[in-house]
Amino acid sequence: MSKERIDLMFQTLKEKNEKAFVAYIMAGDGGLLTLRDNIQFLQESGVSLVELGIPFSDPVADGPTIQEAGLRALREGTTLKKVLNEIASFRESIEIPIVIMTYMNPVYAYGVEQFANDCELAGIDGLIIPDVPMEEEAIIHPYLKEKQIALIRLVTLTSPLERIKAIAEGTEGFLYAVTVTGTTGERSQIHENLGGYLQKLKEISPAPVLAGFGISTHEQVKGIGGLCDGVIVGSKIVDSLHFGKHEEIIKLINPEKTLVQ
Ligand SMILES: O=P(O)(O)OC[C@@H](O)[C@@H](O)c1c[nH]c2ccccc12
Repeated sequence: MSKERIDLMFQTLKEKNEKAFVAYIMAGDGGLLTLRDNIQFLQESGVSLVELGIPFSDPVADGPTIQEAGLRALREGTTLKKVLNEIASFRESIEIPIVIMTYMNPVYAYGVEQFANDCELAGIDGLIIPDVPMEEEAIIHPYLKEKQIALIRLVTLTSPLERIKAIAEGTEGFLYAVTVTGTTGERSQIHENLGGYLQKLKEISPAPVLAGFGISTHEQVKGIGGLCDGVIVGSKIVDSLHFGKHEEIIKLINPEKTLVQ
C-alpha cells in the first residue's frame, strides 16, 4: 500500500467533500502496548491519518507537551525497533495510513536501509523527518522510493517563495505547512496572514496541503482546515490521551458526535 494508501485517503475525502484530520501521537507514551488501542480509537473518532512520533533525546522542533511525552516514552524503554515491531504485529487491523515522524539520528543509528525495509514490513506509509532539508534527502530518499514510502516535506512561514516552490514540487503524500514560527504546541492566536500563506501554498503545491502547529480547538480545526486540505493536531491529542480525556479528542473532530452519544 504505502504512499498509495495516503493518495487514496485524499481521494476518498475529496469525493465526500471532507477535510483531512491528522492526529500526532508519541509512540510509547503510556507504554507501547497502548499503541494499537490508541490508533484504533483515533480511527473510530474520524482521524484520517496518524502521525506517529518516535521519542528522541534531542527533539529540537518539539514544544514542552511533545517533549514531555517523549521523555515518558523513553522512560518506558521505547526504541524505534520496538515501535516498528509493535506496528507490524497489528497493522492489518488498522485501515488508516500511518506516517512516522522521527529525527534523523535514530534512523542513522538503526541503519537507513534496514529502517526502510522494516518500515515496509510494518506497513508504514510515509515519513516526516524535520531535520533533513531537501538538499540532504539523498541520504534516505532512494531507499524509501524503492519501498513506495512517501517522504513528506515541511514548509514554514519564513521560507522564501522560490524555496517553497522547490519544496512543494518534490513533496510526496502531502505538504506539511507549519503555521507558526517556533516549536510545536498550543497557541491561542493564529498567524495574521495565515489565509494568504495557505492560499499561496494551495496554488503552488501539486500535493494536498495540511496545516499543523498550534491547532487545539474545533474552531481552529474548521477555520484553518477550510483554508487548505486539512489539519494536523499534536499537543492537544497527546495531552488528551495522557490524561485519559478521550472525549476531548472526539469534541475536537466532531462535536455533534459527543452530543448524540
Ligand atoms: O503539537 P502541535 O502544535 O499541534 O503541532 C503538531 C506537531 O506536534 C506534530 O506534527 C509534530 C511533533 N513533532 C514535530 C516536529 C516537527 C514537525 C512536526 C512535529
